[in-house]
Amino acid sequence: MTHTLVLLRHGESEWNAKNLFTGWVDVALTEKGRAEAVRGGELIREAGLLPDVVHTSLQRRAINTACLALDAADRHWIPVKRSWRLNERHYGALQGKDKKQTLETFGEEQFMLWRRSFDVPPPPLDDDDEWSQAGDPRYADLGDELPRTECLKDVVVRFLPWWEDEIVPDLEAGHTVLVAAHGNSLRALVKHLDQISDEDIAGLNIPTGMPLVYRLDESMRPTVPGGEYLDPEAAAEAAAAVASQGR
Ligand SMILES: O=C(O)[C@H](O)COP(=O)(O)O
Repeated sequence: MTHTLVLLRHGESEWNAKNLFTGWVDVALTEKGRAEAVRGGELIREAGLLPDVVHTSLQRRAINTACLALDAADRHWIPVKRSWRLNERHYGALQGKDKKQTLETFGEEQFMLWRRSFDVPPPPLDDDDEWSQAGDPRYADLGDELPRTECLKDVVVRFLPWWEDEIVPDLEAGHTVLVAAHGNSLRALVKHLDQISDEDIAGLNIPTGMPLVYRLDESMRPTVPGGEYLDPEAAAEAAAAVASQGR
């Protein structure tokens, strides 16, 4: 018996459209992003992959993508589980900065270290910065755990407890699980599922609004490495666009 897991990165956000590093800043979807979410839900419905439960972050671009996609699949009524552990990577002092300007200022090597290395976080964000999450009531329970910056390794560390304790039990119960999250929180999960090396994960980009389906065996290993995008051509094109951001 296989388990079915559907991953969905949120649709285009207002800051994706402006080419700004976003991280934990809680920006809205654009019209295009909303349409991508609806299309994602239609693809899920057409493939007969009706989710029984959805896991999302605490950020509106993922929450609203889940709502729009599930509505399009007529599954708007299923249970929702939310956690900060599914949030986008905290982008530290880069939050609110233009990706192209950052590349021009710091150069290709530093830009790519911050953006795609496994274990080099950007400089931390000051608590009094306008894009800080210190004092945001939704993170009040985190206390000292509230990140001020994160690398992908940090995201793996905070995502995996949610995977083990919340998502795996839902899969083992026979539920089709939708995870509506973010580019880098999904990269963290895919790294774990496909056991991608710390070096190779740099080359993996997840496009907005494109459902990615994993069938998992008893040991929660993918039966098809890398999973399967429901619209592979569009996903490949959109992933290439993510890869070239800032250029
Ligand atoms: O937080 C962001 O800026 C994006 O959601 C992900 O950005 P990246 O593809 O540059 O890591």
